[in-house]
Amino acid sequence: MKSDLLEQTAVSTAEVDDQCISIPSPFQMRQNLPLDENGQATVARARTEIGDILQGKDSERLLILCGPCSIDNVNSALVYAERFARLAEEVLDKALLVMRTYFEKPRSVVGWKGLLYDPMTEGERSPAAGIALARRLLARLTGSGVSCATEFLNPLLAPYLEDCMSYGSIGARTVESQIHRELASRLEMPIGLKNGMDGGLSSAVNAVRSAQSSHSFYSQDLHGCPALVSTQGNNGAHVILRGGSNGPNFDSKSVSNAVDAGRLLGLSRGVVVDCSHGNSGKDHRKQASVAMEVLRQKVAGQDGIAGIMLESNLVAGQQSANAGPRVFGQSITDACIGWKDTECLVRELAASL
Ligand SMILES: O=C[C@H](O)[C@H](O)COP(=O)(O)O
Ligand SMILES: C=C(OP(=O)(O)O)C(=O)O
Repeated sequence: MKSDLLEQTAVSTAEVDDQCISIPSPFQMRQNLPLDENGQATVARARTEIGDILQGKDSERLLILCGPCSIDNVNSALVYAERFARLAEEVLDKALLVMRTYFEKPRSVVGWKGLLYDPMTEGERSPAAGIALARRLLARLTGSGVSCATEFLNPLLAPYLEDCMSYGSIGARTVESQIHRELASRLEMPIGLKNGMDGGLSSAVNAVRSAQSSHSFYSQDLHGCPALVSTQGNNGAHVILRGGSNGPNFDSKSVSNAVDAGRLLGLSRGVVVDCSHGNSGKDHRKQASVAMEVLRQKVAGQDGIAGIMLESNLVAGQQSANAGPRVFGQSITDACIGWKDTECLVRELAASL
């Protein structure tokens, strides 16, 4: 019995060794690709400003999390960011624009898992190159004043990018995971916790409660060594309504239920509405009407709404990642609204506030 076990262990260790590629630690990556002073200031300022919106200290402005479903091409992300920065400046008094820079994608089954895994979209062969590319892009964006948001999916990857992010989310597929709730409680930025895949509110509310709490949990330090981490809890944890298999949840009753649940947890403006995903039935053309309905509720007096999320890219729609030459600036994951429509929508939202 004992020798069998040893034999099996020896075999599996050999397999693991064959299948492992060492990558630099988060500490090394941060040292090699640091944020400059402007970048650090952008991150810090946006974290505070988002926190002020969530706590109701800034009751004037709407948080707008807007950008590609996923970053698959850094050049198109740079072009997008340039336009985004101009728009953000234009609507500054009415809205705080934070760019979606999503480098990991949770898949319903399988598919491209994001730039961190497969930076050239040609197979998962050089993941560390993806991390370095993402950091380079984030250093450029934050250095030029664009604040960034992402979904934190693999907890081991968070330390590679979290210092560049002003806002984070935990997605519908992982919001019930204790490991992700612990991560959310550690992260030093506002974190939106999405409702689960069925569209029910309770998974998000339970996740907010957990993320607000202190935890001790097993993780790694910045050098990649196993570590027991202690957290104080995240007071910027809040709900993102994204709809689900039971239908959308951006109607006034669903929003007010979420606002009330948030208030019981001490959040005065604790709700962000994702206008895409389950709230648009993944039809990008519906995002604008979802956003306008949320705005209507806000203008009618629903002051618990902190913000909205939009999936937007240079070119509207979606294309396959593997079907020949690609359209520059069009999503290879979920369909997005195009830049012209994004600009019109954000201007319209700002004008109505
Ligand atoms: O936001 C992106 C997608 O909705 C998510 O990654 C799931 O995509 P999939 O259902 O195509 O795998
Ligand atoms: C995957 C995402 O969202 P959700 O978790 O709501 O599906 C996303 O926002 O990219």
